[in-house]
Amino acid sequence: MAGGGENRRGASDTALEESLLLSEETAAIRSSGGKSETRKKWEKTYLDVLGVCCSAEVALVESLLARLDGVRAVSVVVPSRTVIVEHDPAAVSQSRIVKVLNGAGLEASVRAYGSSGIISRWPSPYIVAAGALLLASSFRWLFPPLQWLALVAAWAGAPPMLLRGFAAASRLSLDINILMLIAVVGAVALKDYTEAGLIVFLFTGAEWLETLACTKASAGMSSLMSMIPPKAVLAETGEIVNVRDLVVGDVIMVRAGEVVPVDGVVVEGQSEVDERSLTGESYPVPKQPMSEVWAGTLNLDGYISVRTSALAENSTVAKMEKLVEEAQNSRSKTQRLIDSCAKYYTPGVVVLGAGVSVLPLLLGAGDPERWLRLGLVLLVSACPCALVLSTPVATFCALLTAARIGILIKGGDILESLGEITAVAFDKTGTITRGEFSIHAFHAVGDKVQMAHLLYWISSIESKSSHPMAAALVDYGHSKSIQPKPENVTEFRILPGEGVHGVIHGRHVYIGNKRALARASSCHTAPEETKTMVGAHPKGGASVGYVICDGELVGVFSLSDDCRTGAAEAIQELRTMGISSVVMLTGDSAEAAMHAQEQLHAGVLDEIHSELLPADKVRLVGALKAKAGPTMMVGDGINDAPALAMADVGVSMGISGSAAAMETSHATLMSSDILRIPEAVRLGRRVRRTIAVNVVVSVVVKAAVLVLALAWRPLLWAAVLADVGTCLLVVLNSMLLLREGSKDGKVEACRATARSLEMRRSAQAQLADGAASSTASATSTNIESPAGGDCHCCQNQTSKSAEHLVAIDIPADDLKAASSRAPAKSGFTEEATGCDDTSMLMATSSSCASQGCCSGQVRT
Ligand SMILES: Nc1ncnc2c1ncn2[C@@H]1O[C@H](COP(=O)(O)OP(=O)(O)OP(=O)(O)O)[C@@H](O)[C@H]1O
Ligand SMILES: [Mg+2]
Ligand SMILES: [Zn+2]
Repeated sequence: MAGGGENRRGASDTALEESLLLSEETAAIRSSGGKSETRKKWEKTYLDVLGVCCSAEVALVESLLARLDGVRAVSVVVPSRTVIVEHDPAAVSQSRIVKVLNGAGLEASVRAYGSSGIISRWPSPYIVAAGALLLASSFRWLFPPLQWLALVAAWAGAPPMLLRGFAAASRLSLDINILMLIAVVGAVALKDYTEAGLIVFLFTGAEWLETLACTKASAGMSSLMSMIPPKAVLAETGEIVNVRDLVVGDVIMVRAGEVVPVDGVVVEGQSEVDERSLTGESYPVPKQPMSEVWAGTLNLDGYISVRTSALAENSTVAKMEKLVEEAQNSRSKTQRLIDSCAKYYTPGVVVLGAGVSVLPLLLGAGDPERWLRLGLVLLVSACPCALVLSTPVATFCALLTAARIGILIKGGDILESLGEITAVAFDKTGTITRGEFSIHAFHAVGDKVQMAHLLYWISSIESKSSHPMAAALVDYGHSKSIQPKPENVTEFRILPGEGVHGVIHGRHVYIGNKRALARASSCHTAPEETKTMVGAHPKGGASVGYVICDGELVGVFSLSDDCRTGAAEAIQELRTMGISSVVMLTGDSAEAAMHAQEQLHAGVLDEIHSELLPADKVRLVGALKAKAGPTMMVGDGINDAPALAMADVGVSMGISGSAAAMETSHATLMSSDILRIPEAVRLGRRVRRTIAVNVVVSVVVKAAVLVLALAWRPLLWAAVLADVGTCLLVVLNSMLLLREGSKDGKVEACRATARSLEMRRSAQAQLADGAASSTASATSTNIESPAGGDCHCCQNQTSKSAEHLVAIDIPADDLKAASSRAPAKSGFTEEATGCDDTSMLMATSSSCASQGCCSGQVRT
């Protein structure tokens, strides 16, 4: 077996093995060849458990499974009736788990790999029998003995309730099944057999309907969970292996139509990949050698071989799954409140019910039957089922919708906070702008250092940095045939808000902005000569960088990047949604910040703060919170991480953004589509509305039944119907959240264009990248976008010589004035103007019209 295969057994590569050991047990299994090692191998089993209705059953499921040896963790997702068990299959098998759950009447079954969940679409025989018998008994006016059939109906439908009730009672807990059973017994005692049958039928029937309604939610969840194929094919040997047994560095093959099984980098071949499962956007993304691919994405055409860059359980999609699971288990503020109320409500009403039916009997008050009925109605109404479900089902559905459109939200709480947002702060580089810099000028200062040396130092040091500017500088080096040697760099340090430092061949080199210049050299302002060197670029708004070697300024360069497609529309949309302040916080220069604002004139920012250190961003987010209320911060860099944590909702951009930002943020945009930001806020608002409606409905209906019972007649069946009916209503109302929000046609058209442009741009950049690194002779490193923007049909980012406002904090009025002076152009018309521009960006030969950007067609 060749290299990759040996690695996989891991015996030879101890360093690799060590790093893997850190990350989980599977490494242990691999190093042992999967045999002799006695360490446990945890596996996750997904079960459909139809009997999970209220949160009352959650505790039951947990206590049943916790008793089993070899079960490490249990999580119950009520809305989709899913139980996720992490267990050691050697100690406790799947079938044993199922048996234990079914012993308590929970109707559990293992979800088949890749199945859409919930299996039984048909009502159980118990329900059918109860229904049929009840129907037959309604003919008792023809033949009176038929009334006994109602009693038989109650008897026939009760077994599942009995099992569950018994399981709950044996844990000394009171659940809805017990309450309903008491009501049935009461009805029988009152000789009202129809009522008894009706209670059983309504209760079990409604539960079934609820399950049916949950099928959709459940399907959404499992589609998220089972995107990854279980097997992978090693490229060199063609051997089929378990995805779990792959190690970092293995090369696997992915053929057309297959799903990529692990995160990695393409080493060979070309194809287009649909990343919809991660980003929520379905369109082909071109891949060639050096491109990153992610597990769970679909290889549309062409053959690629991929060098894995993460273990299966550490892949982005696995992390995503984990987050979604955790999010479903985390409780939101509203839910905690409701749960704590329900804790007192149920026993309270049960005691009241018992009192109402027994006390009048003891005191000899008139009509004991009426009191008994009233007590039973109270008992049945004691189930706060609908109220308890009102929040988790809504957040569950919303989380799924969010995940589907490429927004990963780390909990129900955050979803609710999203709906409260009144202020938004954007980072500039990599958030509002693309983070793909192009270098306008690069000069050596003085004659001490040769250009080639300078470039070699810079690209070696910068290849250790993940800053967007670093990538541009490394590319620039490549274009001048300079190969970076990061291994020669020592004492590498990131200076937040300033730049980077490294020692190469004994020389201390600083690369960064004027702060770095001031720190590293004796000059506190840039010498005049450098100003003429980097000059004023015709496009304006460039950032200037300095290279300082051993305390002396040796190089100066200028670079800039452009706003993302859709950034202006996103800001505009936030405004129309009533977000009171939208601000920009950037570590970059004031000129660069103004350059971004000029491109954004359709979406005016209230404030622009530039040249900020990470701590300044935190301070400003704090100030915004105090001034404008709940604040959202959107950012991508390490320098944004503290501010993201400080904000009420911190949103990190993209899977390619910095890991620190993703870690500290409360939500992550899987794609770089900034238009998802207003969408997320809208979703948050919808969730809040849905929850409010759910709570009101469940409280009002219960209250109405009680009032009716007190004022008029205590109808048992009406109480049961109200209980299960509201549960159903709450579920159905929440399911509306599974639909994506109503789409604004214009925004969608724009997004469609943005997608195709963005995609071609990155394809082009990657091609240029690949070319530069493989031949080291390409002349262009960055693809300049024509006319400072994109296809004019959906973008109005034409470059213009706008006024230079270089104050650090610019009052909103000035900005608005500035933008109103800029020629106004309607957002996105359907004219074909300027479409030729796009053709420059196209990696493939497809014509502009086929992109649908000018004809207004939306690609889906
Ligand atoms: N690796 C680097 N190489 C060169 N200059 C750098 C590097 N990192 C940072 N700088 C300089 O420091 C400045 C501040 O960087 P910082 O990361 O705080 O903000 P930014 O990424 O430019 O902007 P934003 O905060 O909007 O994302 C940059 O504008 C740049 O001039
Ligand atoms: Mg940034
Ligand atoms: Zn209930």
